[in-house]
Amino acid sequence: MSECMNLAELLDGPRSALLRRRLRARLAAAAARGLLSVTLDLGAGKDERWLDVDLAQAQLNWWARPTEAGRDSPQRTGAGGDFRLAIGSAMSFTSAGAARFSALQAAFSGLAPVWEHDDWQHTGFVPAAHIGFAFAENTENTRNAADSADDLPNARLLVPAILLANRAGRCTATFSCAVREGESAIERWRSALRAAQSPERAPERTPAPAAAASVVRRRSAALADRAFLARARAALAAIAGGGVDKLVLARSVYVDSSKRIDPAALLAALADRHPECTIYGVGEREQCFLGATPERLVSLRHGLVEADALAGTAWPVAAANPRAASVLALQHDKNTHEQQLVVDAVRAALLPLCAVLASPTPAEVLQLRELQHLRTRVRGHVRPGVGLFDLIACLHPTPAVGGVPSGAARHWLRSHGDRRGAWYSGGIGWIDRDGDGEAVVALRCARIKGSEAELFAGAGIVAGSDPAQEFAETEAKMAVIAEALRQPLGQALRGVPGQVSRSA
Ligand SMILES: C=C(O[C@H]1C=CC=C(C(=O)O)[C@@H]1O)C(=O)O
Repeated sequence: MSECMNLAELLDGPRSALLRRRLRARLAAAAARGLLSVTLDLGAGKDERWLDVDLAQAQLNWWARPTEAGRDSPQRTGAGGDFRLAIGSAMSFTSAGAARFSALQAAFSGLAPVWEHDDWQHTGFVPAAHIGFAFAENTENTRNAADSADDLPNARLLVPAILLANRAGRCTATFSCAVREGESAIERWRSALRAAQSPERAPERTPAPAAAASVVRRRSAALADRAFLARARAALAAIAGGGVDKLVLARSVYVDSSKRIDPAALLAALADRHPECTIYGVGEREQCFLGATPERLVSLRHGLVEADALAGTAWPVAAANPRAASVLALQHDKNTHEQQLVVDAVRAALLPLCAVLASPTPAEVLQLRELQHLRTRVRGHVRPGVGLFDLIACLHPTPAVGGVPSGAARHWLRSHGDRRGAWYSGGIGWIDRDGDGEAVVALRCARIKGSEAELFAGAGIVAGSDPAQEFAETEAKMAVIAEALRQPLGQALRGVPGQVSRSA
């Protein structure tokens, strides 16, 4: 861990001169209204997760796939994982409303042809833009094109000023700027790196001993809990009435810590505890939206599209043989029906965009640290001209986070006070300069602000659901963050999952 890089020093000395030379060489030939990215090879062998930063800052985005094999990395070093830290913005587009994804697709299509890349050391890294969007498109009460989801824009495509990556042990730094900015970008990059580097942190943050003294308490939410149970009963009535087949209900819970919560320490804990998930953190105006999700919405690579249909949840309840008990629970008709609805909707959404759509894989049990889900993968080859945002527009929201049928479910949720903070159950991902990329569903997450965390979770209601059981399921999902909060803070999170506290 002592090998971790000091971000503030990344552009001191020879690297800065090198970057200036590369910029000079490329700027002359680049389109005046274009974007230029230069990648520097930072070498192999570093155990670098890029977490030595304060993530409650504007426009810091962190992403990790701890177990990714690094399939795109031409020089594997044996180490696994894909870790990225995006700092600042070279260019960004925001949108809201029903056409938000087509607006971002158009923005990307305009940008890609004028996005120059200098990879003079042949790292193979392709510069990429960060994607994020809220669950709802906010057509109602839209104030402006970037209508916010609690400080985050409704949908955003952001080319970071600096993108630090560690893929399969090979580290690169990609610096991007608008061509018109010219060499002055170097000073801006240098200050962005200095600002991002957390002054008081030890590299690769381990829990700070002082944090062990803090106490985390859950705020009382008896009314909100009752409201969730009432909505679940109303959802069952709507399903029985025949208007909808499935509705995913969301809720949130607030916890307060006696000390400031460190988002980077929390992300480190999530990456350690959930290596099979995608761990993400989005810093924005002294807040951080973060989580560890098991669900990929869609990936597009060289024309090959893959989407997950994830649904049905089980978690250990009995002490005797908890894992066996939860697998059995997962095979209940209610769970298989709930998941089949997602498979059917994902296939139907992809069909018009694909030249070939393979049969879905058989449903498998996805075993996470505590939770289990049923997962099916749907794969196909897209038609020429279909881009990542086109796929997102057709797939989101899948019935894993919305309902079936989609339009009626969304209408029902809106009219029954469904409120989803930040980007919970929206998406987070990347699109690279070639148009390849992916988005995950932003689940198992929280918004961190100072010493406060708002934890989000939802559960799918179908015929036969038991409201109390669905409430317990949301508790089990929130435990992903609650337990990780406990780890870096080194103390018990009182009254938070594991146990189900119900007030009906
Ligand atoms: C909506 C959530 O999970 C979805 C993903 C997997 C299983 C789910 C379920 O069993 O209800 C949900 O559809 C959440 O974690 O907040």
